[in-house]
Amino acid sequence: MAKTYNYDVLYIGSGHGTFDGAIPLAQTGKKVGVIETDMIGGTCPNYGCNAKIALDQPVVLKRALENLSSITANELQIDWQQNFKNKSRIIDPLPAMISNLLVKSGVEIINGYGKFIDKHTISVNDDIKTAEKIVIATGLHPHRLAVSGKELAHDSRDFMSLGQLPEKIAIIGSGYISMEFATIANAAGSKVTVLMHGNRALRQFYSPYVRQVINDLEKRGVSFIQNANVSSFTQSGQSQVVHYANDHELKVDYILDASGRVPNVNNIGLDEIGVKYNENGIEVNGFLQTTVDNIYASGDVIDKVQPKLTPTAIFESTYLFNLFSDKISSEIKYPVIPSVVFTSPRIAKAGVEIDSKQSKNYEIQKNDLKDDWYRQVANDQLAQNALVFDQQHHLVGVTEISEVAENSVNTFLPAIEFKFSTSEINRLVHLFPSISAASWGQI
Ligand SMILES: Cc1cc2nc3c(=O)[nH]c(=O)nc-3n(C[C@H](O)[C@H](O)[C@H](O)COP(=O)(O)OP(=O)(O)OC[C@H]3O[C@@H](n4cnc5c(N)ncnc54)[C@H](O)[C@@H]3O)c2cc1C
Ligand SMILES: NC(=O)c1ccc[n+]([C@@H]2O[C@H](COP(=O)([O-])OP(=O)(O)OC[C@H]3O[C@@H](n4cnc5c(N)ncnc54)[C@H](O)[C@@H]3O)[C@@H](O)[C@H]2O)c1
Repeated sequence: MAKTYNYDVLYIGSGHGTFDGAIPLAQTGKKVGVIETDMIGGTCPNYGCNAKIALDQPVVLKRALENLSSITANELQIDWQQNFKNKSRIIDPLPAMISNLLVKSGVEIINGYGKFIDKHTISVNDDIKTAEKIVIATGLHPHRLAVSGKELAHDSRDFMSLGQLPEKIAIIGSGYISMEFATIANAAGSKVTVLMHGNRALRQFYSPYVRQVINDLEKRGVSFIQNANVSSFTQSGQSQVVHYANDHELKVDYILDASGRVPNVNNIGLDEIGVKYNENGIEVNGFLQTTVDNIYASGDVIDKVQPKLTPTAIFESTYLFNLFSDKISSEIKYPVIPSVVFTSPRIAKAGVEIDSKQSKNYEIQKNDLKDDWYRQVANDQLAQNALVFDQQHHLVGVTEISEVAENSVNTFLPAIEFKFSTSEINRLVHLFPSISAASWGQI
């Protein structure tokens, strides 16, 4: 007789790596459980994408007004307390909203920390839960610099809980979080210093565009210290001191450690049951199956080449839903996954990169978008893109720097993913005037 379990599928973690798939799966009648030790919905809604973009909104407005300063009056000031309250108004209801969606679909939420006992059994606090299949979707946690005084530093989640904006902020690292938070804090009136690990910020993006973002932030008063080699943090009265580069000191009111994020693979019993992982995450095959056959992984916790972003996590959890409900039986085939850094201007990209090996034999078309009449309406000061075409003139990649780069790049995704021909592109009619019409005018 077949063994019976509490659940058909049990997920550890409740972020996008889980809920986008767990909801439709439960709706098919499967018995689904979700274990969560912290906030329902995980990083993105609560202390990642959504929370950050809410805090960023007045920065967008400030830049838009600045670009039109010749026809508007007065500089826009950001009231941080109100900005924080507005973010809370939008974000605080999300865990209840997502819980409601889960429960209404028939998912059972189990609050607590999940740890494997064997390949079908998880302990949650003092309880035991069994499942035929288990999905590990535990995400990442902030990396903390291993220096003396490290407890004086904060992470991005702490920053987004600040009701008062510190006057002087030191940000360690120059990746996504550093550059986005430097943009927001600078626009809201903080004196920001970015302490770089090497000499390249935002390694994931086209360096001439990154250089322009840095130049712009420098003009606005953000300082960048290359090869900072941070050695310790100390307390000095009400302030903290960052010690770096052989005896240099920087006195600030807040230290944000943005030195990366690491997979949540420890203390969940993976070694005991034989699930293999490494410093980049859990090893999976083309079915997102781990080295133990009934255990899968989804979202940021996977060791993968795709960017660890929300759209990737959604695609994976949806793939697992389709696999578990027998709608598909093939390996996961990732689509083009776009990415964007929400600086001001933004840098967004999708598909083949301009400076990649793959683009060597391709045609690269660089456009100065400022010259486009529609972009002149907003008077964007930094607006350029680079389109990559293959030998058949299919668009295979795009990178853009502009205030609206995320929307512009989104509009190109169907052409890249489905390899639209020139005649197919010519059949498309866009709303006019609109940014997407302006973007497609370049092809
Ligand atoms: C500051 C910041 C800004 C970001 N901005 C963007 C953006 O603009 N766009 C974008 O696409 N991506 C962004 N990201 C990345 C995005 O948030 C992640 O890619 C996404 O949340 C991954 O979802 P996930 O489900 O894999 O992991 P998570 O959302 O991190 O969910 C994992 C969950 O597992 C829980 N958990 C861990 N261990 C256990 C355990 N043992 N038992 C029970 N529960 C456990 C955690 O509490 C967490 O809730 C941002 C990230 C950060 C930190
Ligand atoms: N817009 C978005 O989509 C967005 C925004 C924020 C975060 N995220 C996601 O979250 C992840 C984490 O973001 P992040 O900014 O923490 O990581 P990151 O990998 O983008 O940047 C980490 C930075 O820390 C530096 N660093 C590494 N080791 C260091 C050390 N020992 N000392 C000093 N600096 C060091 C790196 O050089 C790099 O500049 C991203 O990779 C991305 O997946 C996405």
